[in-house]
Amino acid sequence: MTMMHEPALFAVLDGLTETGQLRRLSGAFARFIGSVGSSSPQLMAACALLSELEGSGHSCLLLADLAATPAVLMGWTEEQWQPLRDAVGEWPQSATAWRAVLAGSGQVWSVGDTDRQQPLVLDGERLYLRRYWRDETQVAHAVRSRALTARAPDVADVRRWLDVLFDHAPREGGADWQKIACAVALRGQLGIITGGPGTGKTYTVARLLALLFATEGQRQAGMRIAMAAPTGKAAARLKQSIDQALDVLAAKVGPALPLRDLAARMGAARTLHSLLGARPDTRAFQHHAGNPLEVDVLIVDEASMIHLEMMASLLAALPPHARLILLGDKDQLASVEAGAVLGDLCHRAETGGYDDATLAYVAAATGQDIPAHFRGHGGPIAQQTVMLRQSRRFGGPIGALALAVNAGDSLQAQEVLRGTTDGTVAWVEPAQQSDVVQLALAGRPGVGGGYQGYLRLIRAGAPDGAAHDDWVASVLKEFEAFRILCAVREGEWGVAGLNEVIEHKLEAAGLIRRRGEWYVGRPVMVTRNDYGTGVFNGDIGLTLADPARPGALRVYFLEGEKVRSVLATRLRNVETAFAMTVHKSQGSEFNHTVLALPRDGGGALARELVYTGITRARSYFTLVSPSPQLLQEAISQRTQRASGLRGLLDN
Ligand SMILES: Nc1ncnc2c1ncn2[C@@H]1O[C@H](COP(=O)(O)OP(=O)(O)OP(=O)(O)O)[C@@H](O)[C@H]1O
Repeated sequence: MTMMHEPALFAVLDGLTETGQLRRLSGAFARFIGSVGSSSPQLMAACALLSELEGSGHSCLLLADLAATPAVLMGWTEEQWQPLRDAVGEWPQSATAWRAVLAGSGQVWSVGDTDRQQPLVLDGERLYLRRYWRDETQVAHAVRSRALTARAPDVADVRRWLDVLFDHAPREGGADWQKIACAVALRGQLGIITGGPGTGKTYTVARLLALLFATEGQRQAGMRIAMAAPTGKAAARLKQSIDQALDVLAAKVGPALPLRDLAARMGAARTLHSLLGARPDTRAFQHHAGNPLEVDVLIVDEASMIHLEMMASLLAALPPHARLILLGDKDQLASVEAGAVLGDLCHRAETGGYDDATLAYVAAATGQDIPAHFRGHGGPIAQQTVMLRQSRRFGGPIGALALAVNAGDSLQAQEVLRGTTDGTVAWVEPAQQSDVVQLALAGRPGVGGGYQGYLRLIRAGAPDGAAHDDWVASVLKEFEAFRILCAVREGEWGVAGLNEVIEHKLEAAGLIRRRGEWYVGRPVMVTRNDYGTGVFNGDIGLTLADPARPGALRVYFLEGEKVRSVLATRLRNVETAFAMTVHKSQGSEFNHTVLALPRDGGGALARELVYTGITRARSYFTLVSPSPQLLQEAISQRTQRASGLRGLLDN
């Protein structure tokens, strides 16, 4: 049925696509929904906006926002908003009114009514694409039932072992949260350990593994432990840190606990894609509820990067008896894809919300009293979540800056940036693009960095007698010491613009010699999983001459301490990586990190982005911004992702 308003509405949607306010997909989706049933202008507008929001990470559209502040919801000005408003005609003024309009459409399933597999789902006052609704509901159900499945460890045994494993652990804020995290994770099928960089998440989980092994694993011959992370780099780091921590523990605990047996049981850490058995050209994995993973304990690091669909797949593939331990920093940027699962799971982590049963168990199992202000009724997930609060590695100005940004205190952040005299942090403002390029070339005076170091190593070649792989590993490590991070992809402050200028300047300085797209020294980031060559989205490699084939180029990747290479011409989905997005930098750290804030961030600038950028810096951090106000604006902006997960978890 075609109605009078349609041409006007479509013309407006087309116009919004042309100005870049809407993706082409969003307009097309609205048309599609209109073509399969009634096409009220309200429904079609809601569809276009829902699709747009899902493209920017939201899992649903909140009807209350749609009714009251639609322009704010979309990040548009009132002027940008008005044409759509006019084309729709009557705009429902409350969530209830929107619900009534949408529930009356044949394309929308209202949860509770007969399900006819409609493409859209209305759950309370949230509108979803069916896929996201299904994922969100499954995640909520799976984590709740895991959190509610209590095991009954022998508390005396737990306490005895915790005292062995954490002999000199300091008490943080009145409680030793690391010990508490171990005890809490041990009593359920789910344990969530969150905390900023260096708060000891890996240190704690290594002790948790030892505790599991001590209290259960020795009886349960062949306890199968798997480790995974969203990216290959994060997985390799996790494995390395846990191996090291277990080594130290083994020496400490001695024959009382054969921890070397435990270490031997754990294979390599894998990416989530590889753990679940990703298959080319399909979103489905080899492992799912019908063919679950063969694990008893699964540890997943960098969980903030896991998007909703991946979390749903992971939970589905985990056998019911297995324990899931999630590690991550809840304050980091969420995944590019829809969902902010770790943030949602940890939304009570700051305040605790521990109930009487948890308090009693923690007291018995650790000998610790959780301070009174962490008591409450946070629901089942909160009982299995512990936030580590004291950073052991991340003190000094970088830590202070991260803390100020996280707390939304832009005055304090500016004070740290301007008042630090030891060079660990610096602020270049008002800056031009050339300032970023200068940093790329030569780093910061007195601090170093820049890309000359690894390029010089390449030029010098492998020292006589050195193994080629060792030399390549040293070049890759030198490259990993410095990075430029951007908030956006496009424009002069974006990844694309900066990479181009940096390449040009490095060539002008005689540091690289370009021969078309590929050249010796070109750093690349893989942008799509490629099962043929075994490289995955986010992997970073360096292009070097192939020692076996004169004239040929290979791209080398570091996996833990091992070097792997692929012929450059076989890599199709890669981009130059002198500059990369903050998003893609998650799970990595660089000795000197430069964060370039764009003049026009188009909504990308937010507190989580700045925090994530700062916490990528190990020793030195440089902020570059065209104006000082940008920092303040970014810090005051929070990334709020609409989702129903928090509500589902609390119910
Ligand atoms: N209770 C503790 N006592 C002594 N050292 C500790 C303790 N907790 C952590 N550390 C040390 O602090 C450093 C940081 O710990 P760890 O790597 O576990 O932190 P993390 O939270 O996993 O960091 P990231 O987010 O960077 O992965 C390590 O060197 C670790 O050995």
